[in-house]
Amino acid sequence: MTNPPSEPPPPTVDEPIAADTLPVRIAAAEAMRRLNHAMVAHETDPELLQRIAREANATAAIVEAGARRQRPIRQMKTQLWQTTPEEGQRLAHFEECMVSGRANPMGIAMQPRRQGDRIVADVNFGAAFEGAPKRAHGGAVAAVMDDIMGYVLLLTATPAFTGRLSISYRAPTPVQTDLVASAWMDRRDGRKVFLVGDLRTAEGDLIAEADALFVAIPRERLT
Ligand SMILES: CCCCCCCC(=O)SCCNC(=O)CCNC(=O)[C@H](O)C(C)(C)COP(=O)(O)OP(=O)(O)OC[C@H]1O[C@@H](n2cnc3c(N)ncnc32)[C@H](O)[C@@H]1OP(=O)(O)O
Repeated sequence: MTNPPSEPPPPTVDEPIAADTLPVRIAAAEAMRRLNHAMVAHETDPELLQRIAREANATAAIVEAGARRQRPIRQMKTQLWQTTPEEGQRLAHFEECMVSGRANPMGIAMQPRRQGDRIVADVNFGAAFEGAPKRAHGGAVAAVMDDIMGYVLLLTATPAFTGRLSISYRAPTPVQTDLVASAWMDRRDGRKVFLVGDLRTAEGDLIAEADALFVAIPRERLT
């Protein structure tokens, strides 16, 4: 007995998002994030929820039939560390990042920029990031602080991974509210890079403080 011929594996695309498709990927991701937060924040008829499930599953099946995408490591190994961000420049280490990527359909979509020797970011936790009632989930706050600290490394072209991250939650983090995250380098000791940061309301009131140890990695070890 012979086995039936198996389906050929789908091809894999190992390229960053092409510049000409980035705007539509961002637009689709924005629309999906809006829907995600709307579903959590609003009453919805069961019929509409059934329609959402049907249409989302049908759309997912079409998307899944396309070539698989794989994030290319060479972009992180090389391009990311080659130029120092300019003052005020909007930053994105990759557009599908779950914290700061505009093209991630379930991300936080934080918007970081350089401000002197700091990174500053506008962040607004949508309804789907709620943990305790009316408060953003503490893990989402930690993710924001981890990611914004990563951007500080771009200022000194230092590839590094988070070794330790500590968060002090000083006040509730409101959802659906414009907030400001900041991070900067405290000191460096060989490969150990010590970073600090905070999350504040738009009025400047402290919400959370963060400190972290990032361990610098030679580029050839980035895998
Ligand atoms: C622009 C980019 C944005 C990126 C933002 C997002 C950042 C992330 O989320 S990164 C992902 C999360 N982190 C990870 O996946 C890291 C996982 N861990 C690892 O890969 C390794 O353990 C790693 C790289 C941290 C350290 O490994 P290694 O290179 O072998 O370090 P090693 O030689 O053991 O230690 C070097 C020094 O750092 C210290 N160290 C290493 N790891 C830690 C740790 N986890 N905690 C405290 N200290 C540590 C060691 O004690 C040593 O100190 P000393 O020189 O004084 O003896």
